[in-house]
Amino acid sequence: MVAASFLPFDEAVSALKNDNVPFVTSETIPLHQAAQRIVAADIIAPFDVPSYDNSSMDGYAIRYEDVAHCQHFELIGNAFAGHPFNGQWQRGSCIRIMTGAPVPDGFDTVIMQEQASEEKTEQRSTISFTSEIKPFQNVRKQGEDIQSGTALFTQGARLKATDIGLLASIGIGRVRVFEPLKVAILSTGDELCDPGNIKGPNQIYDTNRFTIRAMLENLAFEVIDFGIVPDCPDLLTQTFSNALANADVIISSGGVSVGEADHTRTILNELGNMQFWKVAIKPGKPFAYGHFHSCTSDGHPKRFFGLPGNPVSSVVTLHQLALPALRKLAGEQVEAPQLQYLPLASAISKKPGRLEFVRASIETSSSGTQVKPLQGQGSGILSTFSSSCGYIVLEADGSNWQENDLVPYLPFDQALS
Ligand SMILES: Nc1nc2c(c(=O)[nH]1)N[C@H]1C(S)=C(S)[C@@H](COP(=O)(O)OP(=O)(O)OC[C@H]3O[C@@H](n4cnc5c(N)ncnc54)[C@H](O)[C@@H]3O)O[C@H]1N2
Ligand code: MOO
Repeated sequence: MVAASFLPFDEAVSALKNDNVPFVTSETIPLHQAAQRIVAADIIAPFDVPSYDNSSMDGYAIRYEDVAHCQHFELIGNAFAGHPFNGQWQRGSCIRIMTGAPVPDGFDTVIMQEQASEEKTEQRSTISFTSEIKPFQNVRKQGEDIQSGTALFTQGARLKATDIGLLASIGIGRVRVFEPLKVAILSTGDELCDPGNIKGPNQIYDTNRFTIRAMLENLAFEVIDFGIVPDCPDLLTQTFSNALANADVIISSGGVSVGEADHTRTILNELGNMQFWKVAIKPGKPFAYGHFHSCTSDGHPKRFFGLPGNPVSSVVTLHQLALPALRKLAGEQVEAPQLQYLPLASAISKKPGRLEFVRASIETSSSGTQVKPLQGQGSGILSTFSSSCGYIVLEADGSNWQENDLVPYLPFDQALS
């Protein structure tokens, strides 16, 4: 059994969700800088896209009603993308048309040129068609992509790369988005050395700050890096105070457990209040969350997320606990993650008590798709993250799962990409 002082994972998630409201104000930025940013005001399509019927093939535009009466269509003009045909036409006329060109008024069907043959005399050209013609084929209808008045994005949506193109298609050059949340990061520990330097015999390289920074920057947070802070209470207090002067949130890693050099929680209790400490998950149980006395300009207490020092524990707690809260602070409407249910590729067991996040890969064979727990699940083994693509999520109370049992699987998202 897990000690009563451990918060169940779901309760920690709800507490973080309920406690965090958007902190940030909005700004208007050029469209090309808006990928991964959060929309601050609904975006409504001002017109249809496409805004006129146009051809999806290089070929010939006709009127479908003429097909029943006409074997040879008279070629009377051309329509190019950007250069419509505006001439007169009559029954049996056809227009040479290029992909993207407006389908002339009155015309409704396009035949690709590979299904057409041309007969030319000095006076005229006629076109006959070699395949069955379906009404309205090869015409991209006005509004088939976006209809005027549609809410394309509502406040709180995160813009993907393809969304940027969609906004371009309605002529938007600047977008109102929330300002990035300012997040200070720091690593604690006398043993840590920054990569790029020669480490001492009893040192290890600081990996956590680099993973944390990359995950935050993948989601367009503004990261302010306060580096490595030794296990010294005065230096930690000074660094936290500097970070609070510059950021809305502090994320530290290390020093949240029960060791004699674990000062982070003591300092949080001096500069603010612990909201909760210790969650019934593996890895990551000593995760800590708190409020500082220092407030944002709107009077919200600045937030503290204390990640455990073990490299995998810091990733899992950032990903599963801190990030949903940070996204909400940044103005995003956050959806609960969608679990998939997949058969296990090999049996797995654990001690009951903590919900476990097991790094896993997907295996597909002739007998189907299975999810495979990877060897090397220790909380210091970062390399399994590189070969995994999601977590198997093992419920707290369970202990044994057999091959082919259906288990919940959570694919990694853009934070871990
Ligand atoms: N007596 C107990 N000891 C521990 C417990 C416990 O319940 N009772 N919990 C263990 C668990 S679980 C975890 S997780 C760790 C978390 O401890 P801390 O958050 O205090 O982290 P540290 O002690 O500072 O470091 C733990 C481990 O991780 C390495 N580390 C720290 N920072 C980094 C970094 N930036 N980059 C790479 N590696 C880092 C550090 O060297 C340690 O090996 O506590 C257990 N102990
Ligand atoms: O919770 Mo610790 O993160 O199991 O290694």
